[in-house]
Amino acid sequence: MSCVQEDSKMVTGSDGLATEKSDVESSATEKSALPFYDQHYFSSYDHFGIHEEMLKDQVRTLSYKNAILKNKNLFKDKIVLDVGCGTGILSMFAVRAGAKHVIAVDMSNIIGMARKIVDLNGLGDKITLLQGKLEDVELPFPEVDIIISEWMGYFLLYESMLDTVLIARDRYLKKGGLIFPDKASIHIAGIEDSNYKEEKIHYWENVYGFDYSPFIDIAMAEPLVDTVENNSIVTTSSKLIDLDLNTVTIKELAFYNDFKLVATRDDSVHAFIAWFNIEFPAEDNASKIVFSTGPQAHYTHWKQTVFYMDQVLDVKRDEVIHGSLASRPNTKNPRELDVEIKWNFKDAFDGSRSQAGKYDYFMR
Ligand SMILES: C[S@@+](CC[C@H](N)C(=O)[O-])C[C@H]1O[C@@H](n2cnc3c(N)ncnc32)[C@H](O)[C@@H]1O
Repeated sequence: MSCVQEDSKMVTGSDGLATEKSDVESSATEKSALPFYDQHYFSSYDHFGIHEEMLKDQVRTLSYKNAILKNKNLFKDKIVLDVGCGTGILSMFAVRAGAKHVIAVDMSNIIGMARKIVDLNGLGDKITLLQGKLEDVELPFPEVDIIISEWMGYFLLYESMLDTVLIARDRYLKKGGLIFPDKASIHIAGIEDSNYKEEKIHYWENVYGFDYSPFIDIAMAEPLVDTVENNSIVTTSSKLIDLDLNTVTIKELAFYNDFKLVATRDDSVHAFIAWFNIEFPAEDNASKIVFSTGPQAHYTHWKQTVFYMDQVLDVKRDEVIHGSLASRPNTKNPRELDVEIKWNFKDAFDGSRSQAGKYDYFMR
C-alpha cells in the first residue's frame, strides 16, 4: 500500500514551527473546532524542538527501538498502529522489525515532517500517515495486531494521552493483540531538599527586601519537574499505581491510593517525589525491555516530579510516614492534573515530632 497522503509541502519557518501550506484540509480533525486546551496541546507538538528533545532522550527512544527490534517475531508481517507518530520514529522501527504495514496517526502538523522523513528513508509504501485526532481518523484497516505509542507525560499521566491509546485499543486492537509498552507504574518516596526548597519556596519571602509571599502558594501548588539526586531520598519508595494497558479503563486513570514510606536514615523530609517505570511486551525474558524515570536510573526528559510539603518532617531511621495520593484530570482542562497528597507521621518516641498535613497540587 502506498502512502495515502501526498507530499505535504511542509515548510519549517524561521520560528521552527512546522506549518502546512496546503494540506491542512486533509486533516480528519478541524483544529479550530477543538477546545482551546487541545489546540494549544497539539500546537506544542508542531515545533521541531520538542521532537528533538524526545528523540535525543536515549533512554526513551532506545527503549522503544530495542523493545521493537529485539522482538522481530512479534512484529513480522503484522499490521501496526502508531498512536501519535510525531516524526515517525516508532513507525520506522516497526517496519525495520518486519511489520507488514504501519498506520501512523498524528494531529499535529509535525506529521508533514514525518511524511518527508518516511519517504526520504524509502518507507513510503510501508507506512500510511494520517493527520487528525486518532479519535476522528478512519483507518485503512478495521483491526490492527499491534499498537505502539509514546504517550507518557510528566508524572506519567500529565497530558492525558493514555486516554487516546485506550480508545485505539478498544476500537482497533485485535483480540490478543499487543500494546507497546503495556505496563506502567508510578512510585513515590520522601526526599531531603532544604537547599532547593529554600531557593524555590522561601525565596519569595524576601525579594530584594520586599515581601513577595503571595507567590509561595503558587510555587508550592505547582509540582516541580526536575532531576533529584538519588542520595536525597530518605525513605523507602512505595508503588502508587500499576497500570496494565491491556485492561485498564480511562476511568481508572483517576486514582486514589495509600502509601507507606519508611525512613532509611535520620533526616528531614521536605517533599515527596514521584517517577514512573515502563515495561514492554516480549517474546521471552531475554528480549524484555523496561526502563525507569526514577532518580536511581539514567536521566530522561521526564526527570522526576517534586511535591513540596508546607511542613518539614524530622524523621528517624525506621519511622513510618503514612499517606495517600489522589490524582485526577482537571475538570476545565483534562490534559492537566489535580493531585492531592495527605501525610500522617507519628514519631516512634514522645510524639513531639509527629505531624499530619495535606496539600492540593495542580500540574498545569
Ligand atoms: C510524546 S509525542 C511522541 C511522538 C513520537 N511517537 C515519538 O516517539 O517521538 C506524542 C505525539 O502524539 C500526538 N498525539 C497526542 N494525542 C493525539 C491524538 N488524540 N490523536 C493524534 N495524535 C495525538 C502529539 O501530537 C505528539 O506528536
